[in-house]
Amino acid sequence: MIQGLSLPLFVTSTTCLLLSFFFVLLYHRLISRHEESVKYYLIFSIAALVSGIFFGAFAVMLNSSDNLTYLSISNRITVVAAMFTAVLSLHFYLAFYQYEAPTSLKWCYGVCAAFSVATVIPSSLFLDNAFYSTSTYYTGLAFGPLFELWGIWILVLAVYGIFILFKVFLRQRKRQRQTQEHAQNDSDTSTVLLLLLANTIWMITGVCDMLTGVQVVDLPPLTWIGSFLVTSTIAWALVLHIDDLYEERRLLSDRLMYDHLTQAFSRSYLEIRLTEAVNLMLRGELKWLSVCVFDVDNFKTINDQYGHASGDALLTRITSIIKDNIRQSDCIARLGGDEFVILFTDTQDENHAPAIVERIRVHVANAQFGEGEAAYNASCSFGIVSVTPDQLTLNDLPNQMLSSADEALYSAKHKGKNAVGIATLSDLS
Ligand SMILES: Nc1nc2c(ncn2[C@@H]2O[C@H](COP(=O)(O)OP(=O)(O)OP(=O)(O)O)[C@@H](O)[C@H]2O)c(=O)[nH]1
Repeated sequence: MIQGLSLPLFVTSTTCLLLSFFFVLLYHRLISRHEESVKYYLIFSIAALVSGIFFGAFAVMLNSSDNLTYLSISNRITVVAAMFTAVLSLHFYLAFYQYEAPTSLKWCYGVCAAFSVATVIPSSLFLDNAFYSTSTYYTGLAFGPLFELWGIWILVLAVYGIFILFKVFLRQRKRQRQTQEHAQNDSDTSTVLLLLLANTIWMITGVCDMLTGVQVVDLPPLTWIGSFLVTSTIAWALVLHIDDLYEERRLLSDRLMYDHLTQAFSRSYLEIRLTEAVNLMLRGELKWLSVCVFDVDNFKTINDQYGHASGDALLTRITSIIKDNIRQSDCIARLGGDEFVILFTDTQDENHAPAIVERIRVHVANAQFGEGEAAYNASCSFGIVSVTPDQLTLNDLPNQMLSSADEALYSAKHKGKNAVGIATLSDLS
């Protein structure tokens, strides 16, 4: 008959083994596919595996009150596994929160190894091969003074873990005060607080089990509750960490894709889109492709007269005017300074893109920029070139289109600015 008390232990054991399997796969994926330095995923995976063994062995132990061999083996396994779960959690905190793993960690592993050896040798000083009624709820092996020392050792590990987490909490609180990134740090400190709470519960349940062991209190086994809480909280911290990794990637690709000031696309993204458009044309999926280069007229004077911030605002406003006048499938990118490019994909004929650009030119020229006394008008000059599939034989078409549109822009500037210059197809050959 299976002891009812052992059922949650079987469940938590299975959960931990699954967590271990899942995080080792994740670790492998993150280092091989994304080259992330995430050793702590592996440490946690081992910790979850050892925890799973601990819960499983404890469950067997609860069901072995009439079989000394099973009791002896399972009891010894719980002793070793509980100890390594504690030291691996400690190792995890040091790695995850980037604390230099001190030499004391090696000593911790060393002491755990020494106690592990002691469990293998049957000795009344540590664990005897004899029944010992721990409480009315379960039976363990008779133990000696070395076992009490082991109990104190586990407590030392637990206190050390809490100490590290407390230092991490103080460090993050200090950083939070120093930086403006409140949202990010708030979530960081709440995870550490959660870990602190779980570890404290683990320690309290551990002390309760020790008191049960020496028959001071009569309680069912409780350590597993604290231990499982710690394992689940670490798993949760790692899930949040995956969120952070994803967010970092997103910010990085945003930085590569967008111009920070105007939210137009970046030069590198334009190059990708232009090459893509040429490839589409090669496959016969585009009939016309037009590129328009433009810059703000007398931008230097505007900057000098109304200030750099006003110049920045002008660039942002012009970008949004363009966005309002082009299709989502087209693209506006900032090359740098006051120079931009609009890429029109799949226009209907050679007059289509120039007509849209003319509309944009008028829109910008009629708009008012700045505010109140400092309100002013501005204009842009544009250069356009359009190609059809016939021009695809030309070498380095994307760059040729850009330099041709650039020449058309400068001819518009020379003709008095606030104008649209058009490069003819033959200019490209
Ligand atoms: N406000 C602001 N100014 C910038 C930025 N990047 C470049 N500039 C300034 O933009 C000005 C560019 O001027 P140019 O395009 O060379 O000359 P221009 O006065 O526009 O003259 P034309 O092009 O001949 O009409 C320079 O004074 C740069 O310092 C920016 O991000 N913000």
